[in-house]
Amino acid sequence: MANTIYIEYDFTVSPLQPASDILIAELGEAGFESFVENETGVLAYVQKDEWSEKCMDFIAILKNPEFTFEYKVREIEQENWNATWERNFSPIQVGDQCVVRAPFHEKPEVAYDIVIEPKMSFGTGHHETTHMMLQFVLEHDFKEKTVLDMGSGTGVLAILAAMKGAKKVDAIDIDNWCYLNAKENVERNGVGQVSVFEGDAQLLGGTAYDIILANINRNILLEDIPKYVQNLAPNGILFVSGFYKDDISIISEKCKACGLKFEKNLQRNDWVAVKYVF
Ligand SMILES: C[S@@+](CC[C@H](N)C(=O)[O-])C[C@H]1O[C@@H](n2cnc3c(N)ncnc32)[C@H](O)[C@@H]1O
Repeated sequence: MANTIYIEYDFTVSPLQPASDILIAELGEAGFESFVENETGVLAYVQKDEWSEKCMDFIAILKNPEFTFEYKVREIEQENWNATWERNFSPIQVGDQCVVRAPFHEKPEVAYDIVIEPKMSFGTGHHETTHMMLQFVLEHDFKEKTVLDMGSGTGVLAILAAMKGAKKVDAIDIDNWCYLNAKENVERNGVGQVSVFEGDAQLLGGTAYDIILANINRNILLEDIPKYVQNLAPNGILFVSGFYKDDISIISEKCKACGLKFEKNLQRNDWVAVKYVF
């Protein structure tokens, strides 16, 4: 099978924060699929055959008068991604018990050692939203729980939930590449109680999950929270992220209309993760 061709934009931004976060959020909306943050800015990727259709408008983003953005563009084949990612990825420590790392990093002495090869999928712990969702998973009791990880990316949240004793974890992602990558990562971490599916909230039907994790984005959450809640057990917990602090009120309203109560939120830079309970 031919390798997929991606377009890589290598952005140099100033100041690094919050310009990198703004760029990632805007490019995500424009259709870019994957991002790597580095010391000078952001590498952003989009599949070549979807590029012209999805991303024609993104240049407007670069006209923000408060930041400077410069970029270089090149085509890369999927197999070259490994080189890019090995160059940019360092282990991430979450709390004192959890490290997310690549197979080529040294094994740390922690309770939860998660080995991820993200390739083109989102979810290494570098992004604020992943970091906070991992923090929530670390803080909560997952023993014998049934769990849904919606928008699972690399599968990192599902893997930690399983390591913390969940008895069944369903990980769902709409993107074929994430689906394949999460399956690989689940196998690599030996967490047999995680099943990975390709799709979205339409796949849900019947399971009453004790805990649902959904780190996606504001608009998908606003649309799909009612479907998640239909699949949440009495006394269940919903953890969501993928949006900014200014969006907490609109997400909370949607949750309230579905019978959920706001319990707490975490914040890193302007990103938040929120816990709701039934
Ligand atoms: C922000 S990433 C989160 C990945 C990972 N869970 C983490 O915390 O790092 C969002 C993921 O949601 C997936 N996604 C986007 N829309 C979706 C939808 N409607 N249903 C399921 N997954 C979706 C994307 O492919 C992407 O992998």
